Amino acid sequence: MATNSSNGEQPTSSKPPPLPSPLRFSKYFQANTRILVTGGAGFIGSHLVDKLMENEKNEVIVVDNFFTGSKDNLKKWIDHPRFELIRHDITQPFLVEVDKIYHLACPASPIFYKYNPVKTIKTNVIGTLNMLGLAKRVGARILLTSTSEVYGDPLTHPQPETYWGNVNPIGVRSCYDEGKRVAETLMYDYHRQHGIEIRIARIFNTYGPRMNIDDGRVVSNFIAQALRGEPLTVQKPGTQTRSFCYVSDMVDGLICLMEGKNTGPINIGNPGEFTMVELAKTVKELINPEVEINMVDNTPDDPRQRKPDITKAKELLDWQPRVTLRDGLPLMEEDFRTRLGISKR
Ligand SMILES: NC(=O)c1ccc[n+]([C@@H]2O[C@H](COP(=O)([O-])OP(=O)(O)OC[C@H]3O[C@@H](n4cnc5c(N)ncnc54)[C@H](O)[C@@H]3O)[C@@H](O)[C@H]2O)c1
Ligand SMILES: O=C(O)[C@H]1O[C@H](OP(=O)(O)OP(=O)(O)OC[C@H]2O[C@@H](n3ccc(=O)[nH]c3=O)[C@H](O)[C@@H]2O)[C@H](O)[C@@H](O)[C@@H]1O
Repeated sequence: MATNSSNGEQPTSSKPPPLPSPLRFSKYFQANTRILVTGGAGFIGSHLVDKLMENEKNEVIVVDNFFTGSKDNLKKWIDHPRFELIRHDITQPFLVEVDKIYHLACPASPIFYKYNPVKTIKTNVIGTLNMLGLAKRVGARILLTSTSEVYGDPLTHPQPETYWGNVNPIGVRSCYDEGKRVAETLMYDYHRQHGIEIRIARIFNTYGPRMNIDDGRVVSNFIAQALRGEPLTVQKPGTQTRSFCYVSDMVDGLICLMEGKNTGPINIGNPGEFTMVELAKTVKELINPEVEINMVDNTPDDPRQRKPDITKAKELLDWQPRVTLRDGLPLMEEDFRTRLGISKR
């Protein structure tokens, strides 16, 4: 399959990363690993926090402006001695002594990122600059959660990391997909110019418990609709495809990337590919066979196909997803039933 770059490897930096505080090397300094998670009150971020908190050597600091995230997602950690939650908007500078930064803050559902596109692009560009500035100042390693949307409406299928994408620079999705492309550029420029240790994950559609019920993304929409007995809204033509990754697999992939030696970008996703009609039929079969499936209008620039090539993740991170869509949907159904107060008949 044709790709735009010869081997996909980007020139990396030979500069040593900036040094953290001299105290970190002191014999009597007993501190834990301090980890900042931006956007940690959101869907993926809160699951990542749960996993990081399992390690007693980790201290986790979350910054979030609660635009799409919620304190509820982190309620079990409030008042825990190794946990701090800070309300902060990352488009403003933020200074803190940390060793690692998982940089997730950004609305991810198309409905929310299109709601205030100027704010979305500021979050991606100024927010990422602020986090890179912090990484440079304190010598932290930083991981960016980029997206498969950097491939736009892909002309290569499945998408390897070497594919440069087919993105509309002035469309209604550009605040997000072009924003993430600039964020990736900034990561590499800080790496080459200042020696910052970077990691870039290109995440493909992820689903699971704690997604906002009215998040607007397809899996949460279909599950909420099926439980409420409303028709499933398949946006036309319905033949467009996505590949859905369960959130626990995603979190494992992100941690493998952060802890490994590879800068990325690396695709993290589940290659199981479904059309939206197939997804609707599966949700109907598993959750509510009575429900109707309605075809409704789509939004502009909707990518027609998307499936990750995860060869790199398998080889370099020894990671691959384990949870199939049929196993993951019932886990999400259970969470949605609890939150909607709809018990199983
Ligand atoms: N879920 C997916 O399928 C998917 C796919 C590709 C990439 N990603 C990326 O993963 C990350 C997390 O996605 P998610 O699905 O958990 O979304 P989410 O909307 O649930 O979480 C995003 C979090 O960032 C916070 N946030 C947004 N703007 C902020 C700002 N300016 N300052 C501080 N906090 C801010 C929100 O309040 C929220 O808690 C995002 O960067 C997204 O682009 C997600
Ligand atoms: O994984 C990614 O890279 C990106 O995926 C998503 O983008 P998208 O795939 O468009 O997500 P959805 O809004 O869930 O839409 C998926 C498909 O379902 C369709 N859809 C959506 C909602 C709905 O009710 N019905 C429906 O058929 C859409 O037309 C689209 O074809 C979000 O932009 C980001 O979370 C993420 O960065």
